[in-house]
Amino acid sequence: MKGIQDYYPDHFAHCYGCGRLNEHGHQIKTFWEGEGTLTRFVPKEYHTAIPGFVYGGLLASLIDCHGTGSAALALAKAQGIELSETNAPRCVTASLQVKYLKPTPIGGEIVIKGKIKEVGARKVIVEAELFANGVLCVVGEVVSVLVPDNFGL
Ligand SMILES: CCCCCCCCCCCCCCCC(=O)SCCNC(=O)CCNC(=O)[C@H](O)C(C)(C)COP(=O)(O)OP(=O)(O)OC[C@H]1O[C@@H](n2cnc3c(N)ncnc32)[C@H](O)[C@@H]1OP(=O)(O)O
Repeated sequence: MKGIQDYYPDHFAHCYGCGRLNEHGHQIKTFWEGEGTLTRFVPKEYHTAIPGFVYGGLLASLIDCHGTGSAALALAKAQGIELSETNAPRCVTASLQVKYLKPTPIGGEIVIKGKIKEVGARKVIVEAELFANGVLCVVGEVVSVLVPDNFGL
């Protein structure tokens, strides 16, 4: 099954967290699940913070790209865009907030669930909950903005 990231235009598909064309990156995939969004990821042993637990920077990165992916899904839905080939809207992160509630164990699948809190013409706010073995370990909020034509200039 394709994630929203499979529909990004090629020149927007190199992100370390979610770019399908970045062979060194995490290549996460984000989908609708009911009214919410879903991303799954299995950390490797080398993603260690304290032995046995996942590095927090990786968890922030997963929430970041889950947020931009969820934002793209929400914008596509709000704007009536039928996803095909590489026509997905592309967002960048304006703000990322992360709270680590519990250490996140390595050794299983991480599930990130997203809730679309606000959708505007360009800005989307997504709340994220990150679970390991069914236990809520991290929560976050991502403000994403549709990439402006003059991005980085
Ligand atoms: C030919 C090939 C060329 C390719 C070339 C492009 C490549 C594109 C690749 C993308 C790849 C993605 C990668 C994935 C995720 C990352 O990792 S992205 C990397 C980290 N993020 C960044 O580098 C973003 C840096 N920041 C920026 O570029 C600009 O500040 C932004 C975020 C685009 C916003 O600038 P802007 O479009 O001028 O926004 P602006 O109109 O002022 O505000 C729009 C709305 O956002 C809100 N907002 C703006 N900033 C913030 C903020 N920091 N906090 C909260 N709200 C904010 C505003 O209040 C406003 O809200 P509303 O009034 O609509 O309610």
